[in-house]
Amino acid sequence: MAQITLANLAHSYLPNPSGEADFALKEMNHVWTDGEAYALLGSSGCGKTTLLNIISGLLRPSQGRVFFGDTDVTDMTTADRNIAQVFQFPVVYDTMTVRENLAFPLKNRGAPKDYVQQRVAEICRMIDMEDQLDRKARGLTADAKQKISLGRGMVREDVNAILFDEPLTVIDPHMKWELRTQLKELHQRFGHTMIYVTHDQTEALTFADKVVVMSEGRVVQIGTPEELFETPEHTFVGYFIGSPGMNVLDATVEGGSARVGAHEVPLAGRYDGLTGHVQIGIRPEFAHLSESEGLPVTIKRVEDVGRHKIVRADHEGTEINIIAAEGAEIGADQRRVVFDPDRVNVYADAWRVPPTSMGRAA
Ligand SMILES: Nc1ncnc2c1ncn2[C@@H]1O[C@H](COP(=O)(O)OP(=O)(O)OP(=O)(O)O)[C@@H](O)[C@H]1O
Repeated sequence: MAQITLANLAHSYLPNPSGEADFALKEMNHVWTDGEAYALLGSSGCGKTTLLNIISGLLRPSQGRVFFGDTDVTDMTTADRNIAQVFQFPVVYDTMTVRENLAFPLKNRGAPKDYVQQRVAEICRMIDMEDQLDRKARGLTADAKQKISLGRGMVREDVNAILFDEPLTVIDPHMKWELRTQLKELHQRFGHTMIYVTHDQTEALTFADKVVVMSEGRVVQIGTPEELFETPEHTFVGYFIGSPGMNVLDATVEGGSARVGAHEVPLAGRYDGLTGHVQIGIRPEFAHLSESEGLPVTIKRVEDVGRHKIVRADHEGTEINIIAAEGAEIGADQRRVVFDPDRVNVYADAWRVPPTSMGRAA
């Protein structure tokens, strides 16, 4: 297992890039902790696979270095990096049995027979294929073959890292949930450094200790699921994480309050000297309907989604979503929305600005 360092890393697929726009991966500097599970999350084309391929050695970066621990692996082949990989589609040997497939990475490295047996049994329990151990892989469903691929990825304990590239795409929805939970358990037991690419926020948030949110070739935040929810560092993180995502409103901010059009929105902290495009962000969970206070809104629609209601409202052309309790009555006289002051984040040019001090009177 290894700590992974990305030093001044950037990548352009063009031979002579002339500016930042030519880079599929913009310059980044990160140290990813040994033994943690990271999810690379972002929409299609944001650079997740490019970054994963640089870490695995399938792609050489046009700039910067990659270290596993203290070893510079930038010029090493994938095989020399001592990693395990699980791809979107199954990679199994059809003529081998399930057992032989799972044992293959261990036998290949000359592991003792007893150890191979014990480890294969353990992995087989995890992927729930104990009753199919002696079946040939040929003829198994795509689902079952992908479970073998996952098992093979997990079978070696001595790898530097395990890399997963959207590994649950072909797995049926019920099994997806189960495998995700098992992967997390295995991570907790064995402590491998894991990197998991996905565009599915539920997958990322349930699997990872740290989620690496990417947008347009940039890492916009690395944080625990709680951090991404409570303090999105970029408005993209606010929109992308959450269902529905964070409300974002243009504002002017001075001292302890924001103005949205002609209306005042109280803030918990003070902000001084903001420049650029200033906005406030508030999650729908921390917005409440009111009869008398807050921003005037028109309610467009109320969606009952089981555990709660989503109120879709409009404030002067900007959509504001509000999460209300399951049993809440949404009355015709509730024409205003109030935000919890200590849950309002302030942004300048899309990046979060921390308050200069807390408390409005400071
Ligand atoms: N081999 C390539 N040659 C040229 N451009 C590429 C190549 N591979 C990817 N790109 C471009 O680099 C950018 C990042 O792509 P990448 O595949 O890394 O994104 P992604 O987040 O993994 O997307 P997806 O989820 O769709 O796989 C995109 O604009 C893509 O078109």
